[in-house]
Amino acid sequence: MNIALKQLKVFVTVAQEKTITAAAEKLFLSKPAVSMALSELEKQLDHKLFDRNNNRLIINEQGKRLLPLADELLSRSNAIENLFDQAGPLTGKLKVGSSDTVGNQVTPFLLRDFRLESQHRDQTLFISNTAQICHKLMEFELDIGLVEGKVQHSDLVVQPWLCDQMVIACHPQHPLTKIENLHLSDLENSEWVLREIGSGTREFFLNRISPRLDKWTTSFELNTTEAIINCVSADLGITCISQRAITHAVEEQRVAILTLPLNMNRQYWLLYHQEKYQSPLLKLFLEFCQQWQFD
Ligand SMILES: O=S([O-])[O-]
Repeated sequence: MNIALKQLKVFVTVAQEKTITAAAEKLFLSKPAVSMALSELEKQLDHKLFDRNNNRLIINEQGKRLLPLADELLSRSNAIENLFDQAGPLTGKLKVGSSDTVGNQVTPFLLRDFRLESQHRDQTLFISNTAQICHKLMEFELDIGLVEGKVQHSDLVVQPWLCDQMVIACHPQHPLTKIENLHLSDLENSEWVLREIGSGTREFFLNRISPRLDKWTTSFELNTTEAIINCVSADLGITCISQRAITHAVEEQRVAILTLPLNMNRQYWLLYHQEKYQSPLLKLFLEFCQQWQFD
């Protein structure tokens, strides 16, 4: 049997993209070339790797067994290709995924410090919500996730990371700002600006705040933190958000923070696939993240 790296690359890309057309576009190959590479591989292994559903290819159990191994071989071959290109001893690309608050407020500083310490510079940062980051880790599109939503997935290693402080924020002239000794009951009948499904910030509100209110409504649902802040500043509703993310808007007096007698701590999480090949670069980055302090 003679399995080529190109076939493995095609296999991994089809697993991630789910159609031959999308995989062909990503790989700059023709559709017949992708189909042929894949069916050759399936023939050589004597197993189908995908369930076909119309044009969609959904990875099956055999494919799932192959995926971590194929990812490892491609990562090792990438390290060989870059062996003499990079300044330090660390080779390869580091693909980091972060949820919105972490990715905008924390990860850039983490990467800055990692670059300074390791001299490694070939990193990408993909920012989306927690659910999307998990999805991409499951498909081996990312090496590591740093997220704000609690994750439970048997294939992912989930470790507590940094701490965050959540706050409730509103327009500076909102009637709630006039109440002294505010209590949660004062927030009955309030209108909320929330993040989309899959977001850790939304989940915090739904787990920790909304169950303690009898009546509340969603005034707006948006998928970025900055848009949430602007909606609150436009007086479209109140929100529950990370203090890190809203500090600049508080300083600019576009929003105000409501102080409530509530525990608003939350945890960030570090995630990786349990079967992910840990190159020397990834090992070093994981250790770096685990001991890094954000000041
Ligand atoms: O981006 S979040 O809130 O998971």
